Amino acid sequence: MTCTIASAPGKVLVTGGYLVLDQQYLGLVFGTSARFFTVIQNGELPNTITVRSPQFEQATWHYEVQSTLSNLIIQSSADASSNKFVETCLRYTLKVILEKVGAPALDKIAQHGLDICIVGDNDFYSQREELNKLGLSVKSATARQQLVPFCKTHATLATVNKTGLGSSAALTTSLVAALLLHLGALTSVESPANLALVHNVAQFVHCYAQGKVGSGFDVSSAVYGSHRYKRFSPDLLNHIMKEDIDGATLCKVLESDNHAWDNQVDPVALPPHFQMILADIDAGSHTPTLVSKVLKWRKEQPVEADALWQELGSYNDKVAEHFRALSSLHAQDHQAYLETISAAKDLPSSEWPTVQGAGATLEHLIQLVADFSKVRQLLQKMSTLTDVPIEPSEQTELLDRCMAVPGTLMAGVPGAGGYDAIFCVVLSDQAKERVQQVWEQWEGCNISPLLCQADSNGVTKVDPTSQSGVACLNLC
Ligand SMILES: Nc1ncnc2c1ncn2[C@@H]1O[C@H](COP(=O)(O)OP(=O)(O)OP(=O)(O)O)[C@@H](O)[C@H]1O
Ligand SMILES: C[C@@](O)(CCOP(=O)(O)O)CC(=O)O
Repeated sequence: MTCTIASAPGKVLVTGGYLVLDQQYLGLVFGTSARFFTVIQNGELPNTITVRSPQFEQATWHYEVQSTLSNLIIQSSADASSNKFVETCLRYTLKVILEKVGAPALDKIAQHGLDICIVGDNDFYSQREELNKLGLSVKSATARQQLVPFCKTHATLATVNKTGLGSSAALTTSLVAALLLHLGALTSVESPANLALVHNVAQFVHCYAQGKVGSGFDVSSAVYGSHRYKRFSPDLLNHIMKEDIDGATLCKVLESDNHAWDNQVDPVALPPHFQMILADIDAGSHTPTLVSKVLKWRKEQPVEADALWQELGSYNDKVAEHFRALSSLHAQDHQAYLETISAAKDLPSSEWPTVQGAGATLEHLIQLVADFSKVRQLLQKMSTLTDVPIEPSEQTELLDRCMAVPGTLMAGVPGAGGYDAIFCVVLSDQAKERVQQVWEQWEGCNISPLLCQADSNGVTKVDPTSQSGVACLNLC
């Protein structure tokens, strides 16, 4: 039996929300240990692709494929629901495959069809229904640990509550990679050229399905994991987002050697002994509304906006520079680095300046706290000026409370902000537990801790006999 599995991570945009929409500013994005998996096997009906998402209700979709040497028609059946991201993935990735490998690549589909199964880590969805069903508290991290992997959401994809980890980008990237691998357009996703092809196709599909060209940081981190991200020129995709785009033109733009792709990926990781923790907030915000209001204000107040964007951009850069410097300090002298972390992890950051015999590591920790606090002040200013709740006052109170916990370095709202989620960066397991206690006891809003961590790995081909391969095959 031929079976292909590809996997891609979720994302947390730590700095660069809104600014990263401009090529001039960089985003700092971390991949997560929470991942999507796409499993492709032979199907049962010739010329038919069946896609299933077993965690959801009404989540089986059928597509009939008609291919000629030069064209490919994908017809979706009248299923109980449709799935724009899946359908767009199939339509355009198969067009690229037909162009690159030729019709024989599609013989597999002609003979047996394809059976595709998609699963996403529990952290992509709020899981409130399953936790309630099991009589477990949504506020406790230990309760979430009791959920079986890829558990049922008791919802449809239209009604499920998502946690902001970028399910559509991780799904798109894992499905694009799995199709390219399964149908012979790629044999691995390790080389820069192969990653670039997966990236370019996934960006196109994601933008097309979304109906607009966004910054693409979410697809970029699903492909490359944690990095500093500079977006691609939107014009690259704007002119090919047409339903009847021909395969040759599409392939020419999306090829890995097309130098018009001007996105930049500069890998970065959390410095050693830093841990990122995340929580889902029950309230939720509609990101497209936040973005359109902020951009409208920026157009109306260009001078004030540019000054704010530049100042915020410079503090965002400083945060990334501290991360890099701290990782180098660890590489140079891990003993001195560890001693500083040990001294800092039991004190609130406000007391770090009192630590005796301070070296470069402590200087960077103190400055990181100061510079990230400036980032938050500027986001609060952006909230006031635009009248958009990017870091709403309720979140400010909660984040300040997290910052008071000994060993906490950063507490902020990821991405577009609002009432969706928060993240903290801490220096020890004890700090993590104490922050989670603050969340559990918080009365302002319902906070549900996620289990995933920052993880720098991007898209991967998964061995079906590995632990995660077997876990998804059991479900599919
Ligand atoms: N497990 C899944 N199986 C199939 N499709 C999925 C799955 N999870 C997400 N999707 C697709 O992604 C869409 C959600 O995309 P949308 O852009 O609304 O969310 P998002 O911005 O990625 O959300 P979040 O960042 O909160 O995860 C769904 O409607 C569906 O098309
Ligand atoms: C506001 C924005 O810069 C980030 C949105 O991030 P998130 O989906 O809230 O994690 C939009 C974008 O970059 O596409």
